Amino acid sequence: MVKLLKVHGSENQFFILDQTILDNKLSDSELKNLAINFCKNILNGADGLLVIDTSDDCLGKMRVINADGSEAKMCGNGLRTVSRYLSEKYQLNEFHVETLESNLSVKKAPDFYPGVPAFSVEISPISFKKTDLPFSYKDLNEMINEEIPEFVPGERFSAIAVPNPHLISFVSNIQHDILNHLGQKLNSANNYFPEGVNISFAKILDKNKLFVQTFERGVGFTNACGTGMSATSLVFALLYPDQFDSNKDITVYNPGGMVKTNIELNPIKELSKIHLIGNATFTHNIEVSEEALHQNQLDDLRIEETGEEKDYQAFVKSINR
Ligand SMILES: N[C@H](CCC[C@H](N)C(=O)O)C(=O)O
Repeated sequence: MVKLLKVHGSENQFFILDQTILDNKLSDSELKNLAINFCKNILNGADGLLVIDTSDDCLGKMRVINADGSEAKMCGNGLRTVSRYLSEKYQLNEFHVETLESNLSVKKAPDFYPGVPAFSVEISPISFKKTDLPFSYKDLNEMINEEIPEFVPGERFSAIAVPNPHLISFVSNIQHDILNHLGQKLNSANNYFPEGVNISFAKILDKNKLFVQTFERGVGFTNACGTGMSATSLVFALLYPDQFDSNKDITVYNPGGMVKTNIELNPIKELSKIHLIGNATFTHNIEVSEEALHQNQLDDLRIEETGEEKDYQAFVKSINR
């Protein structure tokens, strides 16, 4: 039998599959089909499948498969849960995790609340270049606080890759219908973002205090998007210096709860440092035969709750959003 986990970071929910405990690793197409099946049909679904594998240089490797089966370069909320999994598996609290574009430093952070373990993860690399998003809009090589009427008349947008693609707009009110319409439009074929884009609308609540709602590529609305909140925090620090205290973390509220980000600006903006700090909650232990995984047969799972969700919900009650 194979053990999997259902986990979340700020209620951005995932299944974790550790390929290194299998007799025969799943192929890319098996992983894609399994991600679609798990995320649609098991335990009220999830936003993606996080696949752990061996790494030559790091304690482990993380791959990210969205609910629609598309693969992403990075997942901030997911990396916190993968870091906890590896930390407990190897009894280490500080190490690196290999992701598609870089080896990221991660470390255990103080619990966010009794029973709510937390991790701090590096979000990197950072690029604003159109070739790295990718995007194409008129003759822009970078899109930073630009008015783009074709997206939403009267709003300004910034595009940043961390390294998955993000489009960010600071708005006075987050209107879900507008965000949904833009999300569908920019993730459809032949448009401004050929590989799609995660879109975040952000409200500035106070100095170093944001609320972020993201429409995720390959998923749709999620309770939180770690790379989205991280990218938004960097753009916030760049665009609103009078509202950003560089000596303190930024508190980022989201529909699933709250995380912290730490931004270290650099005169060369791509060399700025982003750390995402937040919960890594394991909600369910799942057991299934390896054969069933290869066959994508998920109708005979042994599932038990870990009991951690009640602690996370107590944490959510304790934060005044
Ligand atoms: N949907 C994203 C991947 C998951 C990112 C998000 N869940 C996070 O926590 O960063 C993309 O296609 O780039």
